[in-house]
Amino acid sequence: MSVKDGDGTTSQDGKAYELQIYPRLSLETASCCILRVTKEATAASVIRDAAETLGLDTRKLYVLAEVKECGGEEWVLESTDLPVHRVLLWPRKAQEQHSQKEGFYFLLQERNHDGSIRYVHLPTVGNEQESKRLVARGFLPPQQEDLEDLCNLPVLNEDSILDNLRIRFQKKKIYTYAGSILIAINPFKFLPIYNPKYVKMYENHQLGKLEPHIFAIADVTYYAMLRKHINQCIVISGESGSGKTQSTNFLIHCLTALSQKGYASGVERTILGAGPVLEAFGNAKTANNNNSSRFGKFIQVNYLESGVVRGAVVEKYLLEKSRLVSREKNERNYHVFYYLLVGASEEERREFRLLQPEEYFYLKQENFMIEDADDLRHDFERLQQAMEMVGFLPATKRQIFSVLSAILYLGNVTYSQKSSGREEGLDVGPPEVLSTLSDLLKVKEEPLVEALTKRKTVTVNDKLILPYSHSEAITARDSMAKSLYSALFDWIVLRINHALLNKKDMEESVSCLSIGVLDIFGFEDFETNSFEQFCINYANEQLQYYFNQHIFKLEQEEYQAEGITWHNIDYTDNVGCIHLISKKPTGLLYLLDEESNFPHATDKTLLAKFKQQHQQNHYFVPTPVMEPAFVILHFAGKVKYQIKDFREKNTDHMRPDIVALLRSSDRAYVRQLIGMDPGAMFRWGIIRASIRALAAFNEAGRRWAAKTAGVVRPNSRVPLGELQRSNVPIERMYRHAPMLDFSFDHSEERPLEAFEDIFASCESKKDMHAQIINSIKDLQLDGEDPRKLLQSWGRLRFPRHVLQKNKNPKTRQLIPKNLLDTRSLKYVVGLHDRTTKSLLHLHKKKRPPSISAQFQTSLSKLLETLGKAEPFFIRCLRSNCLRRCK
Ligand SMILES: Nc1ncnc2c1ncn2[C@@H]1O[C@H](COP(=O)(O)OP(=O)(O)OP(=O)(O)O)[C@@H](O)[C@H]1O
Repeated sequence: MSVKDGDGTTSQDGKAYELQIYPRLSLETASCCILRVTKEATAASVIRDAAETLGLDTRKLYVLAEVKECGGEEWVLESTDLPVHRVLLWPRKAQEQHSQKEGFYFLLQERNHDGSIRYVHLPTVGNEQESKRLVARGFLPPQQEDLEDLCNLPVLNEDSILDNLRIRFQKKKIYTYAGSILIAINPFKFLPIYNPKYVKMYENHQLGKLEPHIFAIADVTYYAMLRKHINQCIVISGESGSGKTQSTNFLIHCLTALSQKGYASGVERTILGAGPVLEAFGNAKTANNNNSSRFGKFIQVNYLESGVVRGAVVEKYLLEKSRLVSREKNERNYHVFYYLLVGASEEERREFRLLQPEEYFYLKQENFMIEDADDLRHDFERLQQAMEMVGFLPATKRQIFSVLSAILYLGNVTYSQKSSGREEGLDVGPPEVLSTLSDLLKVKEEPLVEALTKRKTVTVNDKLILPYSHSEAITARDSMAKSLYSALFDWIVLRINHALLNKKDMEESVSCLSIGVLDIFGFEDFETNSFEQFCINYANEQLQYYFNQHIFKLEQEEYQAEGITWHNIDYTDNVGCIHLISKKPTGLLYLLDEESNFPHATDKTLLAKFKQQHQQNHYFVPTPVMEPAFVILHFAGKVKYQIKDFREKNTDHMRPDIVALLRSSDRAYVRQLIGMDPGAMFRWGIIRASIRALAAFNEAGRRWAAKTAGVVRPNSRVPLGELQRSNVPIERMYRHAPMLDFSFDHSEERPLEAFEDIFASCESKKDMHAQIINSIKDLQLDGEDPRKLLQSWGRLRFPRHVLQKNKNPKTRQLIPKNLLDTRSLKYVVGLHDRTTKSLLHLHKKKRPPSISAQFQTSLSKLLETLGKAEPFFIRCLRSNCLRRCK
C-alpha cells in the first residue's frame, strides 16, 4: 500500500491509499489488481471494485482476506471492515512496497452461499497416507529416518532424542511430538505452514494422524473442550527467544479461526489490536531477542457452548520494572519510549515536551544508537492505530504519552549535597526538569520536590520527616518512575480486558468454557541472579510440578487403578524445592517477608536467617560463609542468587508520599492511574468526546447557515468558552468537575464536513438526541441527569436541510458501544485490580502485601485455573545459529 496525496480519491485525512489484491480463485485470473481507495473504504466496496477490475462474475460471492504470512494469519474481513485500517498496522516495508513477497497482502476468495469459504488447492494428504499404509502392510520398506513422535524411538536416550530432532529440523520439520507434548524448535525464519489451509487440514483430526503441528494442538484442545465440556489450557515454556510468544500468537489465531469458521469477530479484532499495544509497552530489545516479552501472560479465550468465541481475558505476571531505570549493555528500555521519541510529530513533541532520545538518562545508559528510525516512526503509527482498535480515545492516548514523557524526565532529576553550610539535606534539580515534570504530571512543584528529597513516616504519635541520603533519593526517584510505569501498564491491561469483555461474562448463570494459553518467562540463570530470577524460577518450579503431576503421577495412578502392569518411571519430584521456597512458616519467601518488615533487618541478617533455617536442606546448597549469596538446587540446575536488594525489591511498592503527591494532581488521568476511581476518568472521557462532537455539530450548523446566506466565516470553530457561556447546565457540569481538562483537543481536529456526514446519518433531531442519550445513559454524572444536559444541547443549532433531506436509516455510533458501560468497567476492575491495589498502597491493611506475596497470590490463582483444566504442553527450543533452517 502506498499513500498518495492530492489527486484521485481522497479520504478525510486527504490521502488515497493503494491496495494490491491477489485473487485466489478456482479460475485463472490476473495475478493481482491494484485499487486506489480511501481510508473509509469498506471491504464490501473494495470487493466490488476488485471483482469489476478483474472482470469476475459479479453474481458470485466473494470475501476479502488479510494475510500476514509471518504470523500464519489470514483474517477474513467482514463487509463493513475497513481494509486500509488493517494496512496501517502492517510493518513499514510491507506498507510501502505492498507486494505479496513482503508477506502482507489481501486475497480475494470465493464464498459459498452458506457463508463458508471456498478453499482452492488444499494440500493433499492422500499420497502420504497411502504410502504409510503400504509401509505398515510391508509392501514398502520403512523409509523414515526421523520419527514424528519421540515415544516411538527404539532407543530412548539424550543422543537419540537430539539426533531425531536435528534430522527433522534440517528437513524444516520444526514440530515433533513426545506423546501429547509438542516440541517446537524456533526456525528463525518464516515457514509457509500456517495459512488457513493448514487450520482446515488439522480441523477435527486425532493427534498424531498428520505431521506434528501447533494447529493440531489448538484443534485437539478446541474439540476436547466442546466434547467433554472441560476447560483446556496450553502451557508454553522455553528460554528467552525460543518462540513462546510466536507460538502463542499461532495458537490464538487458530483457536479463534476454528470458532469463527474464517470470520473475524469483534473479539478477534480487539485481540488483533491488543497485541501491538501490549508489545509496545511490555516488550524490549534484549541480548537474546529483539522483541522480548518482559512480562508473563495468560490469555484465556472464552467460548459459548456452541463453540463460538464470546470474549477473552488477559492476565499479566511480573512486568520487569528494573528495565525502566537500568539494564545490561546493548539492551533497550521498553519499545514505546523509542516509538514516541522518534515518531511524534512536531506538535506532539511540543505538547509532551519531548527531547532527543540521547538526552534522557533512562535511555542513554546503553550504547545508544538508533539505526532503525524509520521503523520506529512506523511502529509509532502502528501503535496509535492499535490503541484505537482497543478503544483508546485520542485524549486518552495523549494522557498516556504525557505520563511516558514524565517518566523519562524523572530520570533526569539530579541531586547534590546542599551547598549552604548549616542546612543538611539535598538540592534537587535542574529547575527546568522539575518545572516540566510538575507541568506534565499537573502536580505543584513544592510537594514534588518534597517527595523527591524527603521521607515522611507516620508513627503512632508523630509525623517524621527525614531527608534522604543521596543514594536513597535516587532510589526514591527511580521507584516513582517504576511505579508510574507499572501502574500505566496495569491500566492498559485493564482497559484491554474491558474491550475484550463480553457482557455475558458478568452474568453468573452463563455457563463458561475456555481455553487458556500460558506464555510465561522460562527458567533463568544469569551471571548475577537476583530477586527477579528467584521469583521467575519459583514460578517455573511450580509449573514443573504441575507438569510432573499430569505427565507422570496422575497417569501412573490411573494405570494402577485400572490394574495395568506398569513399572513406575522415576522422575525428579521437585516438591522439596517448592517447600524450601514457599512452605509456611519457614519457607524462604516467608523469611523474606519477615525480614522485609523488620526495621533493623539488612540483607545480611536475611541471608543469615536463610542459612540458619535451611542448612540441612538438600535443595539449599552450602556457600562459603563470606559470600553474600545463596544457591538453590532447582529441577533445571543449581542457581546462585545474590542477596543484595532482596528486601528492598520485595517491598518496592509505590511509596505513600508519592501516592499522596500523585493524588493531588490536577490531571484526572494521573489520579486515575493511582487508583482513585478508574470509572470516573472513563465517564468524563466519554462526556468530553460528546461535548466536542456537539460543539462541532453546532459549528457545522452555523457554517451551513452562513453558507446558505452567502457568507462564509473563516473561523470554523466555536471556542468551548462560547459554548460554556451559552449553556447553563454545561457550565454547571464544569463546576461539578473542576478536575476536567477541557482544553481543546487538537489531535481530534477534523474537517467540519465530517460532522455534516454525521448529521447525515441521523434522520431527525430526535434521532440524534436518542443516539446521544443512548451513548451516555449508563454514565453517572454525580447526580446530574444527562437529559438536562441534553436539553441545553438541544439549543445548539442543527442544519435543518440535512435533517430534512436525509432519510438514511443507518445510524452511526459516535463512541464505540462496548466502551460505554461503566458497570462492565467496574466488573473488570474487580477481576484484575488486586495487584494494582497492592502496588499502589490502597489496601485497607496498614501494610500492602509484599511483591513476592502478590506474585504468589497470582501464581496460586493461575495454578488453580490450570488445575481445573486439561493441560497440553508446548516446549519451545531455541535453535543455535549454526544449524538454523536455510
Ligand atoms: N515458528 C516460528 N516461525 C518463524 N519465526 C519464529 C517462530 N518462532 C519464533 N520465531 C522468531 O523468533 C523470534 C523470537 O521468538 P519469541 O519472541 O516468540 O520468543 P520468546 O520465547 O517469546 O522470547 P521471550 O521470552 O524473550 O519473550 C521472533 O521474533 C520470531 O522472529
